[in-house]
Amino acid sequence: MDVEFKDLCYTVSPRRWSRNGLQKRVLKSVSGVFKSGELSAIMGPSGAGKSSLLNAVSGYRTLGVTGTLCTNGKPRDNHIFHKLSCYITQEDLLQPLLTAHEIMMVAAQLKLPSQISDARRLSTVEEILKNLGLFECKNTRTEMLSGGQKKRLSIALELINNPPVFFLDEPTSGLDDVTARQVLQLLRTLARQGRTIVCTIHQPSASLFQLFDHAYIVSQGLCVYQGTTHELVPFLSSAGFSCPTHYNPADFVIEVTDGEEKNIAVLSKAICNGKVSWTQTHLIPLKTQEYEKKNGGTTKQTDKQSLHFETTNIAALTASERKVDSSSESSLSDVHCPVMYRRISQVKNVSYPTSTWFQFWALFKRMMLQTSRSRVALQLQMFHHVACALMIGSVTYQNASDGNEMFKHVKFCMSVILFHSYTWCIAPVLLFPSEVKLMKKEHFNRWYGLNSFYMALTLSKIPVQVRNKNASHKI
Ligand SMILES: Nc1ncnc2c1ncn2[C@@H]1O[C@H](COP(=O)(O)OP(=O)(O)OP(=O)(O)O)[C@@H](O)[C@H]1O
Repeated sequence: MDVEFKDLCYTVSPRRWSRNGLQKRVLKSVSGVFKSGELSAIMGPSGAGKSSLLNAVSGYRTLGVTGTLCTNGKPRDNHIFHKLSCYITQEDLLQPLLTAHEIMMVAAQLKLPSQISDARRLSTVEEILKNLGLFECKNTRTEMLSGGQKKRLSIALELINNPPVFFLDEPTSGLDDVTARQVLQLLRTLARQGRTIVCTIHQPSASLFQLFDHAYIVSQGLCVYQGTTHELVPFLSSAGFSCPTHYNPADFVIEVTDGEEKNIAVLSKAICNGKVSWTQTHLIPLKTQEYEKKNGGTTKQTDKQSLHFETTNIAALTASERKVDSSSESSLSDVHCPVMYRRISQVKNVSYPTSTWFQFWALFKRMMLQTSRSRVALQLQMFHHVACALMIGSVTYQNASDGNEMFKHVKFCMSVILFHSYTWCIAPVLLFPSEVKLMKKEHFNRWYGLNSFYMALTLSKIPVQVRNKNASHKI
């Protein structure tokens, strides 16, 4: 699935209480295309708008975003696109206290249709773990995994339902060069199988940069290059910026564009702010094998003369140049129309692969398993209840032994009721911030709805509350 965007703007509105009431334009009418079968990098200096672009194109951020978004040349239906894409955050948001195999099985329960048998789920999970080199550590708890393993596990979780489009925010951040290379090679393999893989990357080394097929470079919210990675140097030369020999082109382009408004304007104009793409040939995304078969076993090296500045307007590409669309989108109109973004929480008709009750049950089991393994949290809660019981007990000790002292009875009852209702209500509220990032990612990737999550979160705390209350009552 090719993902195209045209005249994409992202504006940040000032907070109501902010003294600086100016709007900030983070993305300034940029256009571009990420093709299937390619590993694409969104690069640029710090604060250039890489994450904002990724979030806007993926739909992870919708507020303040305007422009046209298309998939396979047709206006994008956000409901359908949501089903076909996934977003992997920079942080490795993995459920703590569970093993790699356990979280994969929960993901398989939530992401695969409920009709699928457990045996089939198990075989899918094991196959993915084997393919991603995680089978040996399948019984290791997620917090014990190495950085590279965590990143591969994050990818493995989303691979379960095999979406054709992957968006990854800085997948190599915090990884050493060798591990980063392994992760990018894995993404490249996934792209070669026909997927569209888009990731932001800050400043890759020359060897990592070569692993990408396509680069989209932004600076100060403008597109300064779009095209194949190995054509970046010729493009820069054509615009008057000669990259020294043996210099990393990725470093060079960032040096040229970092804060240099004049250079940014020249490059952005040369690439029409992303409306054109600098390529060797019409790079038609194909699986490696097919591509290599067609080119006699090796990747075809096009000679210098065939290089040309492809001035095709992305929005005007003919339908034949694009891959055949999936049946689900065939009903959409061919007319390009502005996408009306909506907040994800406002999208009413999001459908999930499983029913609300099925989601609730899978999440409830996962949370119960985590609770039972979280000994420190259990001990802390127990301590809290015992300490409160002692405090209330000492304040009211031998008060109101006489039945005439009704107010003292009332005070005691009120303090006990308040303590119980407060601890009962506050547990999910206190826990929510720690869970919210993970929940946001899983909810965005259509694992489950918010109702089932909140129900499971609240009900999974009951056994602990009851146990602690029994203990404090005894005291
Ligand atoms: N919600 C927001 N409110 C205010 N400013 C924002 C918001 N989102 C993004 N920005 C600003 O937009 C600019 C681009 O941010 P973005 O996170 O996209 O940059 P980046 O290229 O990913 O940077 P880095 O590589 O350092 O992560 C920054 O100056 C940032 O401060």
